[in-house]
Amino acid sequence: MTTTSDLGDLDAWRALPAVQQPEWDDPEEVRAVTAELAKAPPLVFAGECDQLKERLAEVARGEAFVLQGGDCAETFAGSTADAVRNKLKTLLQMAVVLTYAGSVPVVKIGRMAGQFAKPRSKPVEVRDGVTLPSYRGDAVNGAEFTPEARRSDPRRLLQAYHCSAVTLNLCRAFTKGGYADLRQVHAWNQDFVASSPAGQRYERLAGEIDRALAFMKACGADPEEFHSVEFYSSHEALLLEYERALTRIDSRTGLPYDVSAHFLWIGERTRALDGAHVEFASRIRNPIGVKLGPTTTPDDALALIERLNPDGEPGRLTFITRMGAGRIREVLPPLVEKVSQSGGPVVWMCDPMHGNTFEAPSGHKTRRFDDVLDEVAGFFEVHRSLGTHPGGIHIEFTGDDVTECVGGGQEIVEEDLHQRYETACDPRLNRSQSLDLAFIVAEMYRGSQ
Ligand SMILES: O=C[C@H](O)[C@H](O)COP(=O)(O)O
Ligand SMILES: C=C(OP(=O)(O)O)C(=O)O
Repeated sequence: MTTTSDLGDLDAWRALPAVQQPEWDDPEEVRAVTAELAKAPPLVFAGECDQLKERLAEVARGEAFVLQGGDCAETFAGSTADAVRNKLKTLLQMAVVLTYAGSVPVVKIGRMAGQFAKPRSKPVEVRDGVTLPSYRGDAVNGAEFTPEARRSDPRRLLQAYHCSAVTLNLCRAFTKGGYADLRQVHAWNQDFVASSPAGQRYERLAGEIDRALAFMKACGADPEEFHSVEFYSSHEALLLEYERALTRIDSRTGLPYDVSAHFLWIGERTRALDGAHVEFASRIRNPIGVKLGPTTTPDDALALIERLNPDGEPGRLTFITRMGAGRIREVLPPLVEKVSQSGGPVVWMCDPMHGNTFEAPSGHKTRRFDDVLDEVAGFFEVHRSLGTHPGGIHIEFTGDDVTECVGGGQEIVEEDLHQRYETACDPRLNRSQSLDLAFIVAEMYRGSQ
Protein backbone atom coordinates (compact mmCIF):
# COMPACT_ATOMS: atom_id res chain seq x y z
CA MET A 1 0.00 0.00 0.00
CA THR A 2 1.37 3.43 -0.94
CA THR A 3 1.74 5.71 2.08
CA THR A 4 2.41 9.42 2.49
CA SER A 5 6.00 8.78 3.57
CA ASP A 6 6.77 6.65 0.46
CA LEU A 7 5.71 9.61 -1.61
CA GLY A 8 7.75 11.97 0.53
CA ASP A 9 10.27 13.48 -1.80
CA LEU A 10 8.49 15.24 -4.59
CA ASP A 11 11.80 16.83 -5.52
CA ALA A 12 13.86 13.64 -5.83
CA TRP A 13 13.72 14.03 -9.64
CA ARG A 14 16.00 17.08 -9.36
CA ALA A 15 18.99 14.82 -8.68
CA LEU A 16 18.39 12.75 -11.83
CA PRO A 17 19.01 13.37 -15.52
CA ALA A 18 16.08 15.36 -16.94
CA VAL A 19 16.14 15.26 -20.72
CA GLN A 20 14.23 17.57 -23.07
CA GLN A 21 14.18 20.47 -20.60
CA PRO A 22 14.53 24.03 -21.93
CA GLU A 23 17.73 25.93 -21.31
CA TRP A 24 16.43 28.84 -19.27
CA ASP A 25 19.01 31.57 -19.09
CA ASP A 26 17.89 33.14 -15.81
CA PRO A 27 17.34 30.67 -12.92
CA GLU A 28 16.02 33.51 -10.75
CA GLU A 29 13.21 34.16 -13.22
CA VAL A 30 12.32 30.45 -13.24
CA ARG A 31 12.16 30.49 -9.44
CA ALA A 32 9.89 33.54 -9.42
CA VAL A 33 7.54 32.01 -12.00
CA THR A 34 7.32 28.62 -10.32
CA ALA A 35 6.71 30.31 -6.94
CA GLU A 36 3.75 32.10 -8.55
CA LEU A 37 2.48 28.85 -10.09
CA ALA A 38 2.82 27.08 -6.76
CA LYS A 39 0.31 29.54 -5.31
CA ALA A 40 -2.08 29.38 -8.25
CA PRO A 41 -5.42 27.55 -7.90
CA PRO A 42 -5.56 23.94 -9.09
CA LEU A 43 -6.82 23.34 -12.62
CA VAL A 44 -8.32 19.97 -11.67
CA PHE A 45 -9.27 18.29 -8.40
CA ALA A 46 -7.71 15.17 -6.97
CA GLY A 47 -11.17 13.59 -6.70
CA GLU A 48 -11.65 14.01 -10.45
CA CYS A 49 -8.30 12.31 -11.08
CA ASP A 50 -9.47 9.42 -8.92
CA GLN A 51 -12.72 9.24 -10.85
CA LEU A 52 -10.74 8.97 -14.10
CA LYS A 53 -8.63 6.25 -12.50
CA GLU A 54 -11.82 4.33 -11.79
CA ARG A 55 -12.91 4.76 -15.41
CA LEU A 56 -9.53 3.53 -16.60
CA ALA A 57 -9.82 0.57 -14.24
CA GLU A 58 -13.03 -0.29 -16.12
CA VAL A 59 -11.04 -0.09 -19.35
CA ALA A 60 -8.34 -2.38 -17.93
CA ARG A 61 -11.08 -4.89 -17.09
CA GLY A 62 -12.31 -4.77 -20.68
CA GLU A 63 -15.54 -2.92 -19.87
CA ALA A 64 -14.85 0.38 -21.68
CA PHE A 65 -12.73 2.06 -24.36
CA VAL A 66 -10.67 5.29 -24.12
CA LEU A 67 -10.59 7.99 -26.73
CA GLN A 68 -7.72 10.39 -26.10
CA GLY A 69 -6.95 13.13 -28.57
CA GLY A 70 -6.38 16.70 -29.56
CA ASP A 71 -3.64 18.89 -30.92
CA CYS A 72 -0.07 17.80 -31.23
CA ALA A 73 0.86 21.16 -29.73
CA GLU A 74 -1.75 23.55 -28.40
CA THR A 75 -0.92 27.21 -28.94
CA PHE A 76 -1.76 30.32 -26.98
CA ALA A 77 -3.28 31.89 -30.10
CA GLY A 78 -5.40 28.76 -30.56
CA SER A 79 -6.95 28.96 -27.07
CA THR A 80 -10.11 30.51 -28.47
CA ALA A 81 -13.76 29.57 -27.99
CA ASP A 82 -14.11 28.55 -31.66
CA ALA A 83 -11.00 26.36 -31.79
CA VAL A 84 -11.77 24.67 -28.46
CA ARG A 85 -15.42 24.08 -29.43
CA ASN A 86 -14.41 22.58 -32.79
CA LYS A 87 -11.96 20.18 -31.16
CA LEU A 88 -14.43 19.20 -28.48
CA LYS A 89 -17.19 18.75 -31.04
CA THR A 90 -14.96 16.39 -33.04
CA LEU A 91 -14.07 14.44 -29.91
CA LEU A 92 -17.75 14.17 -28.95
CA GLN A 93 -18.72 13.06 -32.47
CA MET A 94 -15.99 10.42 -32.49
CA ALA A 95 -17.07 9.24 -29.05
CA VAL A 96 -20.70 8.96 -30.14
CA VAL A 97 -19.69 6.91 -33.18
CA LEU A 98 -17.57 4.60 -31.03
CA THR A 99 -20.23 4.25 -28.34
CA TYR A 100 -23.08 3.60 -30.74
CA ALA A 101 -21.40 1.66 -33.54
CA GLY A 102 -18.88 -0.06 -31.25
CA SER A 103 -21.44 -0.65 -28.46
CA VAL A 104 -18.95 0.31 -25.76
CA PRO A 105 -18.78 3.05 -23.09
CA VAL A 106 -16.13 5.59 -24.10
CA VAL A 107 -13.88 7.46 -21.67
CA LYS A 108 -13.13 10.87 -23.20
CA ILE A 109 -9.74 12.47 -22.59
CA GLY A 110 -8.62 15.60 -24.44
CA ARG A 111 -5.02 16.23 -25.40
CA MET A 112 -6.22 19.63 -24.36
CA ALA A 113 -5.87 22.32 -21.71
CA GLY A 114 -2.13 21.90 -21.14
CA GLN A 115 -0.46 20.34 -24.20
CA PHE A 116 1.87 23.31 -24.65
CA ALA A 117 5.32 21.67 -24.53
CA LYS A 118 7.06 19.43 -27.06
CA PRO A 119 10.06 17.12 -26.94
CA ARG A 120 12.14 17.57 -30.09
CA SER A 121 14.52 15.30 -32.02
CA LYS A 122 17.08 18.08 -32.36
CA PRO A 123 17.87 20.90 -29.93
CA VAL A 124 18.43 23.36 -32.78
CA GLU A 125 16.90 24.19 -36.13
CA VAL A 126 18.93 25.41 -39.11
CA ARG A 127 17.37 27.54 -41.86
CA ASP A 128 19.44 29.06 -44.68
CA GLY A 129 22.62 28.72 -42.64
CA VAL A 130 21.08 30.31 -39.51
CA THR A 131 20.97 28.13 -36.37
CA LEU A 132 18.44 28.79 -33.60
CA PRO A 133 17.02 26.73 -30.71
CA SER A 134 14.17 24.44 -31.77
CA TYR A 135 10.61 25.45 -31.03
CA ARG A 136 9.62 23.50 -27.88
CA GLY A 137 5.98 24.50 -27.60
CA ASP A 138 4.33 27.77 -26.59
CA ALA A 139 5.03 27.06 -22.92
CA VAL A 140 8.74 27.49 -23.68
CA ASN A 141 9.35 29.67 -26.74
CA GLY A 142 7.75 31.02 -29.91
CA ALA A 143 7.52 29.22 -33.26
CA GLU A 144 8.70 32.24 -35.25
CA PHE A 145 12.26 31.75 -36.54
CA THR A 146 13.91 34.70 -34.79
CA PRO A 147 16.40 34.73 -31.89
CA GLU A 148 13.90 36.68 -29.74
CA ALA A 149 11.03 34.23 -30.30
CA ARG A 150 13.19 31.16 -29.84
CA ARG A 151 14.59 32.25 -26.47
CA SER A 152 13.22 30.04 -23.67
CA ASP A 153 11.07 32.42 -21.63
CA PRO A 154 9.89 31.17 -18.20
CA ARG A 155 7.03 33.69 -18.16
CA ARG A 156 5.45 31.57 -20.87
CA LEU A 157 4.81 28.92 -18.18
CA LEU A 158 2.38 31.34 -16.57
CA GLN A 159 0.67 31.92 -19.89
CA ALA A 160 0.45 28.14 -20.41
CA TYR A 161 -1.28 27.86 -17.04
CA HIS A 162 -3.75 30.62 -17.89
CA CYS A 163 -4.51 29.24 -21.37
CA SER A 164 -5.03 25.80 -19.80
CA ALA A 165 -7.48 27.35 -17.34
CA VAL A 166 -9.40 29.13 -20.11
CA THR A 167 -9.52 25.98 -22.26
CA LEU A 168 -10.59 23.73 -19.42
CA ASN A 169 -13.24 26.24 -18.35
CA LEU A 170 -14.68 26.17 -21.87
CA CYS A 171 -14.54 22.37 -21.97
CA ARG A 172 -16.31 22.12 -18.64
CA ALA A 173 -18.98 24.60 -19.78
CA PHE A 174 -19.51 22.80 -23.10
CA THR A 175 -19.65 19.33 -21.57
CA LYS A 176 -21.77 20.15 -18.53
CA GLY A 177 -23.86 23.06 -19.79
CA GLY A 178 -26.11 21.36 -22.32
CA TYR A 179 -23.90 21.40 -25.44
CA ALA A 180 -22.86 17.77 -24.94
CA ASP A 181 -26.46 16.60 -24.45
CA LEU A 182 -27.01 13.57 -26.67
CA ARG A 183 -30.01 15.36 -28.19
CA GLN A 184 -27.43 17.68 -29.79
CA VAL A 185 -25.92 14.93 -31.97
CA HIS A 186 -27.25 16.64 -35.10
CA ALA A 187 -26.27 20.14 -33.99
CA TRP A 188 -22.58 19.11 -33.66
CA ASN A 189 -22.69 18.10 -37.30
CA GLN A 190 -24.61 21.03 -38.76
CA ASP A 191 -21.66 22.75 -40.41
CA PHE A 192 -20.37 19.47 -41.76
CA VAL A 193 -23.25 17.42 -43.21
CA ALA A 194 -23.27 18.45 -46.81
CA SER A 195 -19.55 19.04 -47.17
CA SER A 196 -18.16 15.59 -46.45
CA PRO A 197 -18.98 11.88 -46.79
CA ALA A 198 -17.96 11.40 -43.14
CA GLY A 199 -20.48 14.09 -42.14
CA GLN A 200 -23.23 12.36 -44.14
CA ARG A 201 -22.43 8.98 -42.62
CA TYR A 202 -22.45 10.56 -39.18
CA GLU A 203 -25.81 12.19 -39.89
CA ARG A 204 -27.37 8.79 -40.60
CA LEU A 205 -26.01 7.45 -37.32
CA ALA A 206 -27.31 10.55 -35.49
CA GLY A 207 -30.77 9.80 -36.92
CA GLU A 208 -30.62 6.29 -35.46
CA ILE A 209 -29.57 7.72 -32.10
CA ASP A 210 -32.51 10.14 -32.20
CA ARG A 211 -34.90 7.27 -32.73
CA ALA A 212 -33.30 5.26 -29.93
CA LEU A 213 -33.54 8.26 -27.57
CA ALA A 214 -37.19 8.83 -28.49
CA PHE A 215 -37.89 5.16 -27.86
CA MET A 216 -36.18 5.23 -24.47
CA LYS A 217 -38.00 8.41 -23.47
CA ALA A 218 -41.30 6.85 -24.47
CA CYS A 219 -40.41 3.95 -22.18
CA GLY A 220 -39.81 6.41 -19.34
CA ALA A 221 -35.98 6.25 -19.41
CA ASP A 222 -34.09 9.54 -19.67
CA PRO A 223 -30.91 9.06 -17.62
CA GLU A 224 -28.65 11.89 -16.50
CA GLU A 225 -25.78 10.41 -18.58
CA PHE A 226 -27.60 11.48 -21.77
CA HIS A 227 -27.44 15.15 -20.84
CA SER A 228 -23.80 15.80 -20.04
CA VAL A 229 -20.42 14.21 -20.58
CA GLU A 230 -17.47 13.32 -18.36
CA PHE A 231 -14.48 14.98 -19.98
CA TYR A 232 -10.90 14.75 -18.75
CA SER A 233 -7.81 16.78 -19.63
CA SER A 234 -4.31 15.47 -20.34
CA HIS A 235 -0.89 16.46 -21.60
CA GLU A 236 2.67 15.19 -21.67
CA ALA A 237 4.31 15.81 -18.29
CA LEU A 238 7.41 17.19 -19.95
CA LEU A 239 8.38 20.42 -18.19
CA LEU A 240 9.15 19.22 -14.71
CA GLU A 241 9.43 22.67 -13.11
CA TYR A 242 5.88 23.40 -14.27
CA GLU A 243 4.46 20.03 -13.18
CA ARG A 244 6.19 20.21 -9.80
CA ALA A 245 4.87 23.72 -9.15
CA LEU A 246 1.34 22.49 -9.82
CA THR A 247 1.59 19.48 -7.53
CA ARG A 248 -0.51 19.76 -4.39
CA ILE A 249 -1.23 17.61 -1.37
CA ASP A 250 -4.82 16.39 -1.50
CA SER A 251 -6.58 17.42 1.71
CA ARG A 252 -8.74 14.25 1.71
CA THR A 253 -5.91 11.74 1.57
CA GLY A 254 -2.67 13.61 2.25
CA LEU A 255 -1.31 12.33 -1.07
CA PRO A 256 0.22 14.42 -3.89
CA TYR A 257 -1.60 15.06 -7.16
CA ASP A 258 -0.38 17.03 -10.13
CA VAL A 259 -3.34 19.35 -10.56
CA SER A 260 -2.28 20.64 -14.01
CA ALA A 261 -4.39 17.89 -15.66
CA HIS A 262 -6.35 14.77 -14.84
CA PHE A 263 -4.09 12.42 -16.81
CA LEU A 264 -0.38 12.92 -17.51
CA TRP A 265 1.83 10.89 -19.75
CA ILE A 266 5.56 10.33 -20.08
CA GLY A 267 6.86 10.50 -23.64
CA GLU A 268 8.89 7.99 -25.60
CA ARG A 269 11.96 10.23 -25.29
CA THR A 270 11.69 10.75 -21.53
CA ARG A 271 10.71 7.32 -20.19
CA ALA A 272 14.21 6.30 -18.96
CA LEU A 273 13.80 4.24 -15.80
CA ASP A 274 16.50 6.13 -13.96
CA GLY A 275 15.43 9.49 -15.37
CA ALA A 276 13.71 12.46 -13.75
CA HIS A 277 10.35 12.05 -15.52
CA VAL A 278 9.68 8.52 -14.29
CA GLU A 279 10.83 9.49 -10.81
CA PHE A 280 8.47 12.49 -10.71
CA ALA A 281 5.52 10.50 -12.06
CA SER A 282 6.12 7.74 -9.51
CA ARG A 283 5.33 10.25 -6.72
CA ILE A 284 2.04 11.72 -7.94
CA ARG A 285 -1.26 9.86 -7.67
CA ASN A 286 -2.87 10.87 -10.98
CA PRO A 287 -3.49 8.19 -13.59
CA ILE A 288 -0.29 8.03 -15.66
CA GLY A 289 0.47 7.01 -19.23
CA VAL A 290 3.79 5.98 -20.75
CA LYS A 291 4.47 6.02 -24.48
CA LEU A 292 6.20 2.85 -25.65
CA GLY A 293 8.04 2.94 -28.98
CA PRO A 294 9.40 0.02 -31.01
CA THR A 295 12.66 -0.31 -29.04
CA THR A 296 10.82 -1.06 -25.77
CA THR A 297 11.69 -4.49 -24.38
CA PRO A 298 9.33 -6.59 -22.26
CA ASP A 299 11.71 -6.06 -19.34
CA ASP A 300 11.46 -2.28 -19.80
CA ALA A 301 7.67 -2.57 -19.58
CA LEU A 302 7.86 -4.69 -16.42
CA ALA A 303 10.33 -2.29 -14.83
CA LEU A 304 8.01 0.64 -15.62
CA ILE A 305 5.15 -1.20 -13.93
CA GLU A 306 7.36 -1.80 -10.90
CA ARG A 307 8.31 1.91 -10.71
CA LEU A 308 4.94 3.43 -11.53
CA ASN A 309 2.40 0.98 -10.20
CA PRO A 310 4.08 -1.30 -7.66
CA ASP A 311 0.78 -1.86 -5.81
CA GLY A 312 -1.07 -2.89 -8.97
CA GLU A 313 -3.67 -0.16 -8.54
CA PRO A 314 -6.28 -0.61 -11.29
CA GLY A 315 -6.46 2.36 -13.70
CA ARG A 316 -3.20 3.90 -12.49
CA LEU A 317 -1.04 2.91 -15.47
CA THR A 318 -1.69 3.08 -19.20
CA PHE A 319 0.78 1.94 -21.83
CA ILE A 320 0.35 3.93 -25.03
CA THR A 321 2.10 1.96 -27.76
CA ARG A 322 3.36 3.82 -30.86
CA MET A 323 5.26 1.25 -32.82
CA GLY A 324 4.58 2.23 -36.44
CA ALA A 325 2.33 0.30 -38.80
CA GLY A 326 5.25 -1.75 -40.12
CA ARG A 327 6.43 -2.94 -36.69
CA ILE A 328 3.41 -3.31 -34.43
CA ARG A 329 2.57 -6.92 -35.29
CA GLU A 330 6.13 -7.97 -34.49
CA VAL A 331 7.02 -5.88 -31.42
CA LEU A 332 3.74 -5.60 -29.52
CA PRO A 333 3.03 -9.32 -28.83
CA PRO A 334 6.05 -9.99 -26.58
CA LEU A 335 5.30 -6.85 -24.54
CA VAL A 336 1.65 -7.72 -24.05
CA GLU A 337 2.45 -11.35 -23.23
CA LYS A 338 5.03 -10.53 -20.58
CA VAL A 339 2.91 -7.80 -19.01
CA SER A 340 -0.14 -10.09 -18.92
CA GLN A 341 1.90 -12.84 -17.27
CA SER A 342 3.02 -10.36 -14.59
CA GLY A 343 -0.65 -9.81 -13.71
CA GLY A 344 -0.30 -6.01 -13.35
CA PRO A 345 -3.50 -4.27 -14.45
CA VAL A 346 -2.53 -2.11 -17.44
CA VAL A 347 -4.63 -0.21 -19.96
CA TRP A 348 -3.31 -0.74 -23.50
CA MET A 349 -3.82 2.16 -25.85
CA CYS A 350 -2.70 2.59 -29.42
CA ASP A 351 -1.13 5.84 -30.64
CA PRO A 352 -1.12 5.25 -34.41
CA MET A 353 0.37 8.69 -35.15
CA HIS A 354 3.90 8.95 -33.78
CA GLY A 355 5.38 5.84 -35.40
CA ASN A 356 4.08 6.81 -38.83
CA THR A 357 5.47 10.28 -39.52
CA PHE A 358 7.46 10.98 -42.70
CA GLU A 359 8.52 13.98 -44.72
CA ALA A 360 6.72 14.66 -48.00
CA PRO A 361 8.79 15.93 -50.97
CA SER A 362 7.42 19.42 -50.21
CA GLY A 363 9.18 19.28 -46.81
CA HIS A 364 5.92 18.97 -44.81
CA LYS A 365 5.91 16.39 -42.02
CA THR A 366 2.92 14.17 -42.71
CA ARG A 367 1.24 10.83 -42.00
CA ARG A 368 -0.75 8.51 -44.24
CA PHE A 369 -4.29 7.82 -43.07
CA ASP A 370 -3.83 4.23 -44.27
CA ASP A 371 -0.77 3.76 -42.05
CA VAL A 372 -2.74 5.10 -39.10
CA LEU A 373 -5.51 2.58 -39.84
CA ASP A 374 -3.03 -0.23 -40.35
CA GLU A 375 -1.39 0.39 -36.98
CA VAL A 376 -4.79 0.39 -35.27
CA ALA A 377 -5.71 -2.81 -37.14
CA GLY A 378 -2.43 -4.41 -35.99
CA PHE A 379 -3.18 -3.32 -32.42
CA PHE A 380 -6.59 -5.02 -32.52
CA GLU A 381 -5.16 -8.15 -34.16
CA VAL A 382 -2.44 -8.55 -31.52
CA HIS A 383 -4.84 -8.07 -28.61
CA ARG A 384 -7.40 -10.39 -30.13
CA SER A 385 -4.81 -13.12 -30.67
CA LEU A 386 -3.57 -12.81 -27.07
CA GLY A 387 -7.01 -12.48 -25.50
CA THR A 388 -6.21 -9.05 -24.04
CA HIS A 389 -8.29 -5.90 -24.22
CA PRO A 390 -7.55 -3.26 -26.88
CA GLY A 391 -8.26 -0.41 -24.49
CA GLY A 392 -8.26 2.71 -26.63
CA ILE A 393 -6.71 5.06 -29.12
CA HIS A 394 -4.58 8.16 -28.67
CA ILE A 395 -4.61 10.49 -31.65
CA GLU A 396 -3.59 13.92 -32.82
CA PHE A 397 -6.50 15.71 -34.45
CA THR A 398 -8.05 19.11 -34.87
CA GLY A 399 -11.65 20.18 -35.39
CA ASP A 400 -10.63 22.27 -38.39
CA ASP A 401 -10.43 21.40 -42.05
CA VAL A 402 -6.63 21.26 -42.28
CA THR A 403 -4.54 19.39 -44.86
CA GLU A 404 -1.78 17.83 -42.77
CA CYS A 405 -2.25 14.05 -43.13
CA VAL A 406 -2.73 12.39 -46.52
CA GLY A 407 -5.59 10.04 -47.42
CA GLY A 408 -8.98 9.49 -45.78
CA GLY A 409 -12.40 9.98 -47.39
CA GLN A 410 -11.42 13.41 -48.74
CA GLU A 411 -8.42 11.80 -50.48
CA ILE A 412 -5.90 14.47 -49.53
CA VAL A 413 -2.67 13.96 -51.50
CA GLU A 414 0.87 15.17 -50.82
CA GLU A 415 0.44 18.04 -53.29
CA ASP A 416 -2.49 19.34 -51.16
CA LEU A 417 -0.50 19.59 -47.94
CA HIS A 418 0.49 23.23 -48.40
CA GLN A 419 -3.16 24.35 -48.63
CA ARG A 420 -3.99 24.36 -44.91
CA TYR A 421 -0.93 23.13 -43.08
CA GLU A 422 -1.39 24.83 -39.72
CA THR A 423 0.06 22.58 -37.05
CA ALA A 424 2.64 24.00 -34.66
CA CYS A 425 4.50 20.68 -34.69
CA ASP A 426 3.24 17.30 -36.01
CA PRO A 427 0.51 16.66 -38.61
CA ARG A 428 -3.02 16.14 -37.26
CA LEU A 429 -6.06 14.34 -38.64
CA ASN A 430 -8.70 16.84 -39.70
CA ARG A 431 -12.33 16.51 -38.64
CA SER A 432 -13.33 14.40 -41.59
CA GLN A 433 -10.38 12.02 -41.21
CA SER A 434 -11.09 11.77 -37.48
CA LEU A 435 -14.69 10.74 -38.10
CA ASP A 436 -13.60 8.28 -40.80
CA LEU A 437 -11.23 6.78 -38.25
CA ALA A 438 -13.92 6.57 -35.57
CA PHE A 439 -16.27 4.61 -37.86
CA ILE A 440 -13.54 2.16 -38.81
CA VAL A 441 -12.29 1.73 -35.23
CA ALA A 442 -15.87 1.10 -34.07
CA GLU A 443 -16.12 -1.73 -36.61
CA MET A 444 -12.75 -3.12 -35.56
CA TYR A 445 -13.78 -2.96 -31.92
CA ARG A 446 -17.01 -4.82 -32.54
CA GLY A 447 -15.12 -7.39 -34.56
CA SER A 448 -12.65 -7.90 -31.73
CA GLN A 449 -15.32 -8.69 -29.10
O1 LIG B 1 5.10 15.10 -31.11
C1 LIG B 1 6.15 14.50 -30.99
C2 LIG B 1 7.45 15.16 -31.08
O2 LIG B 1 7.45 16.35 -30.37
C3 LIG B 1 7.72 15.42 -32.48
O3 LIG B 1 7.44 14.28 -33.21
C4 LIG B 1 9.16 15.78 -32.61
O4 LIG B 1 9.30 16.20 -33.86
P1 LIG B 1 10.72 16.55 -34.47
O5 LIG B 1 11.31 15.26 -34.91
O6 LIG B 1 10.37 17.46 -35.60
O7 LIG B 1 11.50 17.23 -33.41
C1 LIG C 1 5.89 13.50 -28.32
C2 LIG C 1 4.84 12.73 -28.38
O1 LIG C 1 4.83 11.41 -28.58
P1 LIG C 1 6.00 10.36 -28.37
O2 LIG C 1 6.54 10.61 -26.99
O3 LIG C 1 5.28 9.08 -28.50
O4 LIG C 1 6.99 10.61 -29.44
C3 LIG C 1 3.47 13.28 -28.27
O5 LIG C 1 2.52 12.50 -28.12
O6 LIG C 1 3.34 14.50 -28.36
